[in-house]
Amino acid sequence: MSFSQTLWQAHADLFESTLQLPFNRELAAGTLSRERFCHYMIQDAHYLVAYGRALAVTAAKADQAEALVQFAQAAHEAVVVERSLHDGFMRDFGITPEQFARTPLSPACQHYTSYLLATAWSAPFPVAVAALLPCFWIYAEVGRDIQSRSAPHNPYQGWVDAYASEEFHALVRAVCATVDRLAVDATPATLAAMRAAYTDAARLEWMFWDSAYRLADWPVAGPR
Ligand SMILES: Cc1ncc(CO)c(N)n1
Repeated sequence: MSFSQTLWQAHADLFESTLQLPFNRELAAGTLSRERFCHYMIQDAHYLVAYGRALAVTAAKADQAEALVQFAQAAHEAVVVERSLHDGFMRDFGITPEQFARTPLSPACQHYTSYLLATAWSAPFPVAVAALLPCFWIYAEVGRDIQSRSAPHNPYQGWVDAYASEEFHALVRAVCATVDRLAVDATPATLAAMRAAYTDAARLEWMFWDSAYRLADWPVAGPR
């Protein structure tokens, strides 16, 4: 079995629990409240910029020209292609650019983005890539799962279709292939660090949806 497949299998329960989150069940049923979806959309738009930076830093650490292009393109995709999906939803759901700009990152969003950026800056290339893999893979699989049971006329269908798309799944397969290539030459210590990074990021994915469902904010206000 490939290294990426062993990672997926080791996290099967966590993935199942991600699918069962109220956010994802209600997203599939089309019953998720507009307020929760908007909270998520704003946080995810913040997330994508930091994620794009983490991808670009990881690109700069690549061991080969092909891998450099792979992650530089992924940074471009995250910021330009995915953000345009979010911009479209923000327009449709009446979120103004000012409202977006004045909404700070939630604790879960700040935790996840800080983790990805710190790992990209400080960890060796294989570990930085392993930390980024759940962002791709979990979204692609959640997208397909929801698409298979999505309600007709689901107001969130565009979101589901983007992540269930063949284009997005092709990106996931390419990142898995890079992880598997890097795992072949990795020391046992590096493999353990790759596994731990995958676990951290997969748990933070879970927390990101959970936080949006709870409309989580900071427990104390700072100056505005
Ligand atoms: C939190 C999060 N993880 C992954 C993706 C997929 O790029 C996303 N849009 N948001």
